[in-house]
Amino acid sequence: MRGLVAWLTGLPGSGKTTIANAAAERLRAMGYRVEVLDGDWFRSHIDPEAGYTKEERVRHLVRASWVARLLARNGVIVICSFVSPYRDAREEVRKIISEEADFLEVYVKCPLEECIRRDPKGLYRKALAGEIRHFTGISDPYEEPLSPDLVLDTVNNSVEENAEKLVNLITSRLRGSRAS
Ligand SMILES: Nc1ncnc2c1ncn2[C@@H]1O[C@H](COP(=O)(O)OS(=O)(=O)O)[C@@H](OP(=O)(O)O)[C@H]1O
Ligand SMILES: Nc1ncnc2c1ncn2[C@@H]1O[C@H](COP(=O)(O)OP(=O)(O)O)[C@@H](O)[C@H]1O
Repeated sequence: MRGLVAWLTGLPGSGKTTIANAAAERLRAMGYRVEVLDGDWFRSHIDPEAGYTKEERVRHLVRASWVARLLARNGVIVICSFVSPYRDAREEVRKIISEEADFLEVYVKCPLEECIRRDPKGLYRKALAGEIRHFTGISDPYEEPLSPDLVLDTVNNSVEENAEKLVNLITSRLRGSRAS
């Protein structure tokens, strides 16, 4: 069975990791093989030298795409959660993965003010104090997806509602590609 990659993009604190884990849990309970590739995890275990300039982020995301592609071509459902702030880098990611697996771009949407309010890792506070350079949303850009496969609004919908939407899209896409 050909697998699939759901690529979650959004501001730090928008809810990518939380939704990825909740969706993965649901899919595993349904019997699917699932991996979550999260930016923080990937940076600490696979790409520890990666920084946050555009060039470094693109290199890091290309590496992550190849790992996702290898897993997906072996039938695994891969949920990737990376800030992935640049449109052209996300297009490159899509190109790499689509050669061997289905690809879904998922925009985890949350206004910057709410991300700053949540600030789950205290990084916005530091970035606003000028202590972190190239911080997405504060001193670095975030380019919203123009035509994502799915938008998950994390202000108006709960974690569980968004996880369910993501699971429904993934399973319907898998059914569609098996039928074709
Ligand atoms: N400068 C800067 N900009 C953005 N994010 C930063 C930065 N420094 C550290 N962090 C923390 O690292 C997480 C982003 O890693 P990613 O690999 O997802 O980023 S990227 O896709 O390469 O842009 C991101 O994690 P999430 O909050 O889970 O998105 C941040 O907590
Ligand atoms: N509807 C929601 N969806 C996702 N996260 C939410 C939602 N409402 C509140 N949160 C909270 O927002 C924070 C998002 O953090 P995280 O998932 O690490 O985001 P990201 O991976 O995008 O940086 C968590 O503390 C989570 O509990």
